[in-house]
Amino acid sequence: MTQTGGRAPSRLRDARALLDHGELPPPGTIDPAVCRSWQRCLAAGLHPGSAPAGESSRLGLDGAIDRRHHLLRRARPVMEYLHAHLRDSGSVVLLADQSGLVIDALGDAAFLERADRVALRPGACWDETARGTNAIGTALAEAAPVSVHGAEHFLAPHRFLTCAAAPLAGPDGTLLGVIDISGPHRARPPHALGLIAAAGQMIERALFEAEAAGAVRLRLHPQAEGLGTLAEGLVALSEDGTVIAATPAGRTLLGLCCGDLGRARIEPLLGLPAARLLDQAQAGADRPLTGRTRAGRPLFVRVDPLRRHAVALVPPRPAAARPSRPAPVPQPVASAPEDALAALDTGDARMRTLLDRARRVLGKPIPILLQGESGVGKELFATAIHAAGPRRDRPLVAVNCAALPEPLIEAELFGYAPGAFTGARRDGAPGRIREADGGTLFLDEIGDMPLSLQGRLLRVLQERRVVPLGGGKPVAVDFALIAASHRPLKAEIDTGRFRADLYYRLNGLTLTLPPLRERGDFAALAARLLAEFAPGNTPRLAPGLAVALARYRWPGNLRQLANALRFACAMLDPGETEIDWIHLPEDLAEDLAAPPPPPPTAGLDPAPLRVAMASVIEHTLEAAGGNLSEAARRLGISRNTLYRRLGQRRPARL
Ligand SMILES: Nc1ncnc2c1ncn2[C@@H]1O[C@H](COP(=O)(O)OP(=O)(O)OP(=O)(O)O)[C@@H](O)[C@H]1O
Repeated sequence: MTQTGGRAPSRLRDARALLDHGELPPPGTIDPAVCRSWQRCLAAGLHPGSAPAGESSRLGLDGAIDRRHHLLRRARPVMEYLHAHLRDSGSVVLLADQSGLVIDALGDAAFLERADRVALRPGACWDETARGTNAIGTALAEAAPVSVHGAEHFLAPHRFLTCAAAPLAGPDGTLLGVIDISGPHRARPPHALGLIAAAGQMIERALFEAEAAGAVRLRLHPQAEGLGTLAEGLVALSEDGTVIAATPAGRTLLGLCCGDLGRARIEPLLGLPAARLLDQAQAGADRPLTGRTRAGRPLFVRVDPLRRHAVALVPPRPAAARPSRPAPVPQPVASAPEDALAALDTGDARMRTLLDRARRVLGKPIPILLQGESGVGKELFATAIHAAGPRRDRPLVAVNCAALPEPLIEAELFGYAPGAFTGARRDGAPGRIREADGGTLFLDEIGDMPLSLQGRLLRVLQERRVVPLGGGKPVAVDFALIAASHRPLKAEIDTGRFRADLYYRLNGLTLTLPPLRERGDFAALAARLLAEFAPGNTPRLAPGLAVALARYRWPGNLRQLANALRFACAMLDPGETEIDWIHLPEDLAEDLAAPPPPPPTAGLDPAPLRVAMASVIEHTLEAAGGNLSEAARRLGISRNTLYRRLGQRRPARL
């Protein structure tokens, strides 16, 4: 990390004079990172008087937004938080991709206008070769947080700016982009570099939390007290103890480089057996373990309890009784890349993990429980599991337990003997469970099954025999079982609405499908649906609308998205190829136009940034000798804002 603030302005003036003649200042005159950047700029043939370049086309910007949709989603709440706190300093908060192309901006309207004149806005590329030394481009080139102030900018038109930026790496170590604060150099927010570095860490943690949700996750720090703070390193392990993902802090603590991810084993890095870490994850124990780095330094480790959907690591034993009649022998599934499950992979990391887990139990007697909000695609997922498995040529029998009137469920599921009840068919009915023999039984909305029937279903699942209503001999059945519910069944047990023994019979592998707002593949999903609804002449989303849709909370999930896009396709005039606001269902357009909920959004803990902000204010106040007006001036915020931050009421007179 570099800090340029302490260097005398006269030294910088002298250094600039040399630069104007194509020469570099002597070492130690200016910040080393800035000096290296000037050197790169000169080597690239730039001159301080050169005109800035690097504008992207609308199409290029849309493509970058699509590609970095996942990053945008995780970065937005942090950007909004930074913006809310720096509002009075006249700064803009920018997000750029790994090429330096700005893909999102939030800022003070007056400064945005000024910033626009130097292309500090989405669609402009700020890599060093296009715009000389600047925080975005230099942070990318240095792969470290940097601040670039006033005349440290290489090109003359940028010298009115002060900027700080931090690079953002994904959990697999890939450089994804940069977060930046830029403003007029006279209102330089102190500690901007520390703030932006903390903001960058928050985004990297949010990316990690989202992408490594199903893995065994470790939190590391050299001191036990450091666990749970922004300074801890995060590491994800596969079931065999391989390090598959890590935040930059996690990699540093373990002494790994990006290329080691997916290869390095945790045991020699931490001096702790992988099995012990996995046990700890399954037991949900909170006590930190003490490991040792390869260099022999102690490292405290807290293992996150495994999420429910990660139970596949230790699948329970299959159902006890074997069918008395030989079942059609399930064939091993060729793990063809293009199976029915692969069709559901549109690029979301969490979905990919779930699909992979589902694939591993295909053909095995392990019941699958699908959980997730309404409309996330549980039924579609169940259909794909069946179609990808060895029973694909046998029936898939779906029963919606919420849609059947209670008195009929029993007959529908278990069948009935001839004349079992008034209105019954003369020759009886086999029931849905027997219809699924040899294939897959899909019990949708199982959480809505009346308690009185849950015991009977449990018996069938244990014994794999059905006794029809009204008597008759038990009939052996063999089926793969998939159940689904939007109700969290674990919680339903606590409220007494669901039998615990049935739950444990159903959840051999629980897969919790993510809500649409948490998926990172919005653009791909939307494109796929549009292609489905308008094959041949597939429309695209207008760029502004695409961004608004991607940020929407989608309470109805994929069902709502599919309906909205189907409607929009129908609203297009012949020959029209772009879907815009006017094509949307009215209620959705109204929702989209409503102001966003206040940041930060769910899943992201703003506490570390709040602490960083409080510490910045505290230091500035101290440096200003307790003078609030002076502190506000130095912070580049209004006195009112400072009072708000301090939680004080404004005195009658200053
Ligand atoms: N991967 C997908 N790609 C495209 N469309 C999808 C996808 N998943 C779901 N959908 C759309 O969302 C609709 C709802 O999906 P589905 O019925 O599988 O959800 P669900 O989670 O079972 O909902 P509920 O809990 O309300 O029963 C589908 O009809 C389909 O239009």
